[in-house]
Amino acid sequence: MSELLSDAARDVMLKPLIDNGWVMVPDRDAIRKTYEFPGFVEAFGWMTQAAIWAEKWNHHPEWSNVYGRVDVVLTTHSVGGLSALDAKLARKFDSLEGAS
Ligand SMILES: C[C@H](O)[C@H](O)[C@H]1CNC2=NC(N)=NC(=O)C2=N1
Repeated sequence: MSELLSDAARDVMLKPLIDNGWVMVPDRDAIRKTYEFPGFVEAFGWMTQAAIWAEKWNHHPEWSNVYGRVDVVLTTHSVGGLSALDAKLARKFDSLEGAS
């Protein structure tokens, strides 16, 4: 069962993500990042890898894709805000081939 991140956990878990291009979404307890790829094939290839991890961990992004751009928002719907699963998925997404 997920729970909302405590203030202390936010300092530890969100700081490295913010340093790596994630930003807080205004008026929501969520983080977002835009990934840029050379084109659609690379973007969709990254999304395919990301989708496999999301399904494996039963934690799914809100995302959209336009050609080589993928906009990702992470939050935990069941708790109404950020949980450790969002940080874990964000780290995984950043580690996938082609992500910058
Ligand atoms: C039934 C299923 O386990 C839930 O709906 C899962 C699926 N994926 C999810 N993803 C996210 N981001 N938040 C959730 O609360 C969530 N819940």
